[in-house]
Amino acid sequence: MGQVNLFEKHMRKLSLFKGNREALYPDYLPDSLPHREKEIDRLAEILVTALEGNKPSNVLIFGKTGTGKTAVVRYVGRELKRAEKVYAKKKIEYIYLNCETVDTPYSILQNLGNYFIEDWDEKIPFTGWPMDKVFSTVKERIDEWNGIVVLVLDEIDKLVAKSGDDILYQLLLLDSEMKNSRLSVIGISNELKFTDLLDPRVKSRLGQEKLIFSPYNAFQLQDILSERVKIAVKDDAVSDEVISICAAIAAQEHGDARRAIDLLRISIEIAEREGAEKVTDRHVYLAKNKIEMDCITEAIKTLPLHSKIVLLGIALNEEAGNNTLTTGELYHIYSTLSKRIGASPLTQRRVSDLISDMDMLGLISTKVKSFGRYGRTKIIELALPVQEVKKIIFEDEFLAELNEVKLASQKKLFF
Ligand SMILES: Nc1ncnc2c1ncn2[C@@H]1O[C@H](COP(=O)(O)OP(=O)(O)OP(=O)(O)O)[C@@H](O)[C@H]1O
Repeated sequence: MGQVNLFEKHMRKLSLFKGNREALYPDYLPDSLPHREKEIDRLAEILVTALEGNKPSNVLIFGKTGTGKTAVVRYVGRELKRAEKVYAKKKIEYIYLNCETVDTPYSILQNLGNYFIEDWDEKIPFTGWPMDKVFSTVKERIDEWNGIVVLVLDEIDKLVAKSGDDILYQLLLLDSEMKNSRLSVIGISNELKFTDLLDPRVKSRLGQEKLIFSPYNAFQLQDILSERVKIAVKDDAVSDEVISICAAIAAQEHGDARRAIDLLRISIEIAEREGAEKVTDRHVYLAKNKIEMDCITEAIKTLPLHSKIVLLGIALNEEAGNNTLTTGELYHIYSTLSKRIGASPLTQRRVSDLISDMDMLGLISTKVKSFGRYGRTKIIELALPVQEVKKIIFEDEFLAELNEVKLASQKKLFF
């Protein structure tokens, strides 16, 4: 027998994807966006002004996550740049910034300005300049360039929540103070209500045009998935039935196209790993489970320390084989564990809040159960298997020393 290479067992026996696996990743921008024709057309109608050499109206786009806001804006931007070559009376720059990463007034202006500064020595540094110097440099450079700038601020609500609306006011001012160039802003937000946080003048000037994207229904998601499947997956590997299950699941969960696409891709990957020739509904349910588990794992990792201690208390109780746990007992376990790592325990009331928060996040479930004349008590259970939960909790260096702690059936802690 020849020596088996480490990678051989991991090699896919059968790939269900055609060459273009990227078509099932969220960043892929397809050539058409089914069920967003109206929104695309409306945005093009607004932005055509840029081709005529004038400033388009500012636009605010609202819609829940995965409703195609970013995809539509990127799509229209791509088309605008194509049209620029043929029709534009002035130069056009279409700039996309995501305010989740570019999240301060300084960095917005710095990123914007540096598009118009070619010489590396003259670029605006990441930090250090006074704001008025950044503002005047950006204004000067864009004005010298002499064209129309369309600035997309994705997740603009996060920017405003973090830094207020001053930067939006500055961008509007920048536009009004330039002589040769113009600047339009397209803001994208998941939150309809974020404009309540804006100064009325900023609000009315920024929201000259508003577009609202509604969630997709199951039929629309089917069309979106079918298009992607044609590009990315081998013929017959994914049936219409599988597509409709993925679409139905994602439609139930807020009509999110990203969720539908992820679900389908993970189903295909699971089928591939099994060596299956086709994706079946079983693969879709396994994928659904995997995504839910991954979400829970991620949520546990990012919990504050004291919530993790409470969660560990619940895990130890389950591990000891106890099938009930009252909030009072849990508080006792929690306090002991906290003291053990040198943290002062929170009040019982705060801990009750932490338990409710974790219940809401779906990390635990709490049920009130009646025990006849013994009264009622709360049963607290984990959403993931105990060992999984413990593994994630002990990744936290502050809690690693509790690794050996066990709970006896009488809910007494043993170290
Ligand atoms: N109509 C559509 N046709 C094809 N793909 C789509 C369509 N709508 C959305 N998608 C795809 O779904 C994924 C999510 O879409 P997108 O990022 O545009 O959503 P979003 O509304 O900007 O969400 P978020 O607010 O979370 O950023 C992307 O991969 C996108 O290409």
